[in-house]
Amino acid sequence: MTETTARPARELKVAVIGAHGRMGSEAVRAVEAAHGLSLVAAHGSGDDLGDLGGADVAVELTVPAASPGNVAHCVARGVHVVVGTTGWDEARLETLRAQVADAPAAVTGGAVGVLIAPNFAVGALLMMSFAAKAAPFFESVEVIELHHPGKVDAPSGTAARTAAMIGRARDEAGCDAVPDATTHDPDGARGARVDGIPVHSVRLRGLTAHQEVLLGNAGEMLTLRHDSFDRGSFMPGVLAAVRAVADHPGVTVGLEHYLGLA
Ligand SMILES: NC(=O)C1=CN([C@@H]2O[C@H](COP(=O)(O)OP(=O)(O)OC[C@H]3O[C@@H](n4cnc5c(N)ncnc54)[C@H](OP(=O)(O)O)[C@@H]3O)[C@@H](O)[C@H]2O)C=CC1
Ligand SMILES: O=C(O)C1=N[C@H](C(=O)O)C[C@H](O)C1
Repeated sequence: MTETTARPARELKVAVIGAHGRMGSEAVRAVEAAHGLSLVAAHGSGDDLGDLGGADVAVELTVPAASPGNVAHCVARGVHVVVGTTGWDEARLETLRAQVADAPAAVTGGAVGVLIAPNFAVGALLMMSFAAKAAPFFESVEVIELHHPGKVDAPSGTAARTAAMIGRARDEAGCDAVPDATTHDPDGARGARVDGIPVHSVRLRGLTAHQEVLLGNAGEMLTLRHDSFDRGSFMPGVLAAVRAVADHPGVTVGLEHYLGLA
């Protein structure tokens, strides 16, 4: 019998941007502990990103104001990027697609890949997908997102994406607008409207990241709820994205596209 020795693939070199934040520090620990990955840079605010420590892949977990600049820096150097930071509206995505189209070849070979991931938790991805599937079957849909009070953006990226997915599913199915007789709301008590869907943001000490989608018909209600009780819930998704991003050239929105959940 011939004995074969499997040659280990080269370790993937990973930089974390926003490394001292709540998510970034968790991502640093996850990358350090992961088989086949090696942490080559951990950048905080004010650090010069430079050559990102020679990274193949950068994980970007900062703030909406800084994220587009950081991602552009990586793309211009052929470094793949996994982005968890929120605030990626259609205008920002358009600019990013143009930057990626003009980018040099990736340091790993082939074309650069960027993943914009509003949520890395598998349960949240499923909740969003179930909500989009259910939404055309109900007259009313509202999204309630609940987070820790240190969160700087509202509504959450997950809620905005959920509302967009629900809005698209309802448009495609020819649904009417959600019913709402409100004509007087001086304090904005009915929440924000994202793609026609009311979205409500709660900030409460003790919470991490939670979302409910309420779907109503006459005489019935379906509630879909997801809870991230700690940031460890995001790390399997972060690591899966780091390992897969080089195989997905161009800009992808939503980790579900890497996991076969789309
Ligand atoms: N996709 C997902 O599953 C998840 C996404 N998020 C998102 O990730 C982002 C980060 O969240 P969170 O970790 O809680 O936030 P934090 O405020 O804890 O961390 C943000 C970090 O980014 C740093 N920072 C700011 N600007 C820059 C810059 N230009 N370059 C490098 N670092 C910078 C900050 O440093 P300093 O404090 O020195 O300014 C801070 O350490 C948010 O947009 C959040 O919504 C969060 C959880 C899950
Ligand atoms: O800031 C957070 O904490 C989170 N941000 C992301 C969002 O805005 O959707 C993902 C998750 O909800 C946690």
